[in-house]
Amino acid sequence: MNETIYTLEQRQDAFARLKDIKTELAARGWFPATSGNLSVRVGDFAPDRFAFAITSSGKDKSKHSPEDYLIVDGQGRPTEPTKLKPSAETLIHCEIYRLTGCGAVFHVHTVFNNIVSELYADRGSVPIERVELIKAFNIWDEDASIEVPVLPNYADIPKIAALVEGRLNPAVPGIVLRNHGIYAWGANVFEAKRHLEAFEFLFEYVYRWKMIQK
Ligand SMILES: CSCCC(=O)C(=O)COP(=O)(O)O
Ligand SMILES: [Zn+2]
Repeated sequence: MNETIYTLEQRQDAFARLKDIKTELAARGWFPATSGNLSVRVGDFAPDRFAFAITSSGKDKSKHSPEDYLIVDGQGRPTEPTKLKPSAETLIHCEIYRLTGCGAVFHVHTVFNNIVSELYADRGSVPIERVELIKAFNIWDEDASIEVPVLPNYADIPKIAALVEGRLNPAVPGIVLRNHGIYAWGANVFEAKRHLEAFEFLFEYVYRWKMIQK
């Protein structure tokens, strides 16, 4: 990126919003063992030209430090000279922004998202049927059903990122990596958080419902 496409104020605002959401999600225990990463877009969006603030790699997300966030471009490269490393999973965020034009992407590892991804790995998606909270995704049909894509958890992140375009369903703002965690996104922090909370509720429902069917 040759030219900065965000202002200093937008940069600081994005870092502040990441700090707030990180604090909230950490309080739920959604970042065990330094897992998880969060990003918020800064400035305008075009599929070939955008930037976002993202968590630095390997940090304890329940703590705060001046080294928690940096800005990267649409290819995941830092836009400013820095010794910080962006999240190891930055390229997945890049693909989600490029394909959806969204404003925020949140990734967490939880026991329920891991278990349901494993339960439905062979199917390739987690089915969720007739639960009211599907409406959190702005799907208002009575008795709606959705399928949340499950992608393989390759060690090679670019290999996962390359699969995102073929699996992402624009009506369903989330993808799950098998036995790894969920990426949920939205137009802004408020919507991405609502989507993430809905997925986690629904995954717990799917798991518990399956257990009582046995
Ligand atoms: C210790 S969890 C393994 C890496 C991971 O899946 C994750 O979400 C955190 O990686 P990051 O580089 O964003 O800290
Ligand atoms: Zn992860």
